[in-house]
Amino acid sequence: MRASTIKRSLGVDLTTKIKESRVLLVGAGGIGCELLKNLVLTGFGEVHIIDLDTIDLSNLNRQFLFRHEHIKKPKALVAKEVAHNFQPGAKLVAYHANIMDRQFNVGWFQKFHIVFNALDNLAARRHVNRMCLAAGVPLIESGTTGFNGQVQVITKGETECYDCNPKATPTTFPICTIRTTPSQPIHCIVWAKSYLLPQLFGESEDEAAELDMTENAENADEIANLKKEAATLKEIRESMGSDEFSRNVFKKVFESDIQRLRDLEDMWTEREAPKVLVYDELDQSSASTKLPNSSGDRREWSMEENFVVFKDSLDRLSKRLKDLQAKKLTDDSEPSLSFDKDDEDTLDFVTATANLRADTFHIGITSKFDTKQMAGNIIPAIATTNAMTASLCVLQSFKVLQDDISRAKMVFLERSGARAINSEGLRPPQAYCDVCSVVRGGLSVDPSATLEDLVVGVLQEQLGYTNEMSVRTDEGIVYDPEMEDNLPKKLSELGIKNDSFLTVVDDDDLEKDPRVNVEFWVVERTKPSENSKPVTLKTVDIPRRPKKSVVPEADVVNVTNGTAGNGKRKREGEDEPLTNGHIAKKVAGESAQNGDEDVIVIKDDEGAILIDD
Ligand SMILES: Nc1ncnc2c1ncn2[C@@H]1O[C@H](COP(=O)(O)OP(=O)(O)OP(=O)(O)O)[C@@H](O)[C@H]1O
Ligand SMILES: [Zn+2]
Repeated sequence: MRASTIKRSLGVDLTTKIKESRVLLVGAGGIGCELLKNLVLTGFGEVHIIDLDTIDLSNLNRQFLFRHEHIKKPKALVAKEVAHNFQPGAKLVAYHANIMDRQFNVGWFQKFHIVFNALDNLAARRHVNRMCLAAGVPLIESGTTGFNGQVQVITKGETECYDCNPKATPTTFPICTIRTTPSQPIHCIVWAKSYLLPQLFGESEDEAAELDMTENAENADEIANLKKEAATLKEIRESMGSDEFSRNVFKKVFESDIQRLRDLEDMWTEREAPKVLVYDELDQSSASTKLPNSSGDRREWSMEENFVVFKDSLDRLSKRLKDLQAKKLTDDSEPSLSFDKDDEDTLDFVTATANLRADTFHIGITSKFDTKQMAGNIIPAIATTNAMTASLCVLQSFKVLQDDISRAKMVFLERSGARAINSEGLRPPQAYCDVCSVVRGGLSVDPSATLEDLVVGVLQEQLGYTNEMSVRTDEGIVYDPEMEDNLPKKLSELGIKNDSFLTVVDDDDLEKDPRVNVEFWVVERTKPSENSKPVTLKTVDIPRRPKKSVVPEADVVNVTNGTAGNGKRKREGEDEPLTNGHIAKKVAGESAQNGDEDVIVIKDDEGAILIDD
């Protein structure tokens, strides 16, 4: 767009503010690419772009700044170069890095007038939210899932923050369901992807994230069994590369393990016992079966086809691992292969192995296409939703730049309602939010300062805390009345260094009017200060907590991938929200189901599959 046209439509004042602003864009994926293009074309004078990832083939359909020749290059750097051509006058700075790195500290965030989040995971979103609150920089948070999109303006002390509404934590699968009593295709897919594949090709002791490894009584036996099995699998791994390998794997997981399960007769009084698959039988019946080609991705393969794909993918993966091992140079890490939805070999392995297991347990099988959706936790990203969401971010940023937060909105994009775009006013911060309803302050510390200097010298003597309090870092509690042993330790020994965050919680009995939580960020002095105490702070006035009863409890909101994750909230006395906070995509057709249960797969922010059963 020509500068003169922008000036005419936005006015001289806003155009100048836009030109003079320095903004940060976190994430150069689906929304990020669109947003960067919008920002430079709108005339933003300085845009910093950060992304930790490199470009993948599967990004090209919607991350339009990227082309085939950019595959494997850092997203941030390519996005910067390409967008620069749109507006050579703009200053663009790219970082191929994780926004959660310490180098991006509060002081660094303070350089920006606005931060835009275009992320895909909860942890990074939460982190940026907190940094923006600490730095006092407005944040425009955005996300999409399929046809749904969301934009939220967050400003410290004026609006709700990203964490004001609790997010549901992602569900994991109990090991017993995955290992012994699968009842849906997704259970078999998780088994193939998160258990067997890492056992065969991963660093063998890996604990797969999607399996619930908590050692409670129910799980303890299962974990013991699992360990025994892992030992046997290790032996099998040793035959990798020989013709015997796929036979050994098959015989273990579909013959002997299943036979052992069948022998536990009590388990099968209420449900049908699994059936043993016999290697030699399948080997014979599949003698003339060809490997399905890519046109077969959307249909369910026959058992013979699953069998030949199982063997073939194991051969391909074995060869790759052997090659990696042969190339291994001096570094200590063991070469390994892990699941990637865009890696044909691992996807073939997971599809075929999950289907053979599904057959064993009398469960419907899934096509390679559906398996990819489920194992990759994918909800198709829609370029149009990303584009609309990115433009809504820019429109909201105008209100921020004009200091007109009262007109800024929480905006929702949706397909089901009467209107595609709906909005609601921003709410004030939740009084009980642990993230934004805290007081913040800086602590300046000598390199040799101890916890006692902080707890006694500052918190008790200076701020008047009693002994009933705790001090937490991101790693956990470092002080409470039972941890006096820590007092003589240096702060640095407790992991409290430059740019660390510390939260002080007043644990005094609620009736005594405890203080709200205080979050300090630590600035380490390069050398001890001669004139002041080892730990000093800028005095902060710490208010007392409001009485709990007056604040309505926030709803727990389901988190979906890509979305800002706030969902639309409902509070007492409100009508039904216009959109669903819980956006789910049904990815498995009825034919792929066991009985009439629906499998709902959600790509959530932690990368786990949520299942509604
Ligand atoms: N901690 C982080 N620091 C920097 N960038 C991040 C961080 N976490 C995620 N990102 C980036 O945010 C972007 C989110 O974009 P998007 O949701 O389109 O995901 P994608 O990985 O590009 O696509 P898909 O998940 O569909 O393959 C990604 O490019 C990702 O690398
Ligand atoms: Zn909050």
